[in-house]
Amino acid sequence: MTDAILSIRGLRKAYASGTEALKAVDLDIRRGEIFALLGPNGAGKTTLINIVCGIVTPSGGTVLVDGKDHLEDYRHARSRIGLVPQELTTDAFESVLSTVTFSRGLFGKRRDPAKIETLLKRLSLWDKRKAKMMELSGGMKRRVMIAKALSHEPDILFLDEPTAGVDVELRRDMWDIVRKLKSDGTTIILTTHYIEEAEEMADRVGVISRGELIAAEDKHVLMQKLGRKTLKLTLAEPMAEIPGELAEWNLELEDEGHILCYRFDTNAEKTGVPSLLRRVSDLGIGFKDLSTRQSSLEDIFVGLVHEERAK
Ligand SMILES: Nc1ncnc2c1ncn2[C@@H]1O[C@H](COP(=O)(O)OP(=O)(O)OP(=O)(O)O)[C@@H](O)[C@H]1O
Repeated sequence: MTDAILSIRGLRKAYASGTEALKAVDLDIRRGEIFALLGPNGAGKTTLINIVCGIVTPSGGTVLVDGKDHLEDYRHARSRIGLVPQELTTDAFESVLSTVTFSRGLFGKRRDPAKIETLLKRLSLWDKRKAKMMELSGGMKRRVMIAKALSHEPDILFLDEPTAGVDVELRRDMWDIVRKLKSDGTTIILTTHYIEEAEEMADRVGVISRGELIAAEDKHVLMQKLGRKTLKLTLAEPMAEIPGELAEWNLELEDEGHILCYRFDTNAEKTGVPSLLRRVSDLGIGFKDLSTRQSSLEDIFVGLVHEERAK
């Protein structure tokens, strides 16, 4: 891939316990994109992030950060990458300003109060700079975690479950922040259990299941490729069972026989919709309403992971 800021090849991890958390993962992250990594619990998402961030040692494979090996040139890798871990870890008695300033120092960067001020303002934390961490709300604490991760001016930001357990309003707030970071040119890789989050934010989506990357696609392509539509006919009269003449469409009845459902592949040359409607009309079946719904990323995700498990 051209212009990959992160290039992962054959990445493997077997923990001492024998768990094979990653099995030869290949993945390229494009400069400036938001990439959402989805997967069920224990799929290997955190392991992948932790390897790239230098916290876990891989059992095999390579990671190039802007062309440089992340182990051979680990200082370069660390300076380019920021990580917001799943758990909020901050010193309760420190002020916002000093905790973020301290983080920058950890990366060997010289003090730069103006940069920290800009960062805190961008995250709407400037007014709270003197507050102690323990005085902040959960949402503010999360912002501080992001400020810490960005304090050394990395251009790749990993967010591991950025909105786990937060309410809807806070989640939207977090999405706004992430979008703002992207528009500033930061490349963002996030893991999430909220598929809505990936649907809302990501340019591309990767699905990891049992240590294998089973899909990595442009979000819209993925949704189009694997998406199905459901046609629902709200019947004038409820139906006890589906007539044999409609058997070829594999229809289902919902809502105690009031709704007739037809699932079809949007990419098929013949969707079967016109012929179904003709047959329904020939049989004198009346309907009051008709609607179609595109399958969501969630439907696709569940389908993919389910298929993989069945193998
Ligand atoms: N330090 C460790 N030692 C042994 N096994 C581990 C260790 N860390 C993770 N694992 C195992 O590796 C597998 C992948 O775990 P990982 O935390 O990467 O998954 P995940 O996709 O991030 O899950 P979650 O969504 O629950 O955070 C799991 O089976 C997990 O139990």
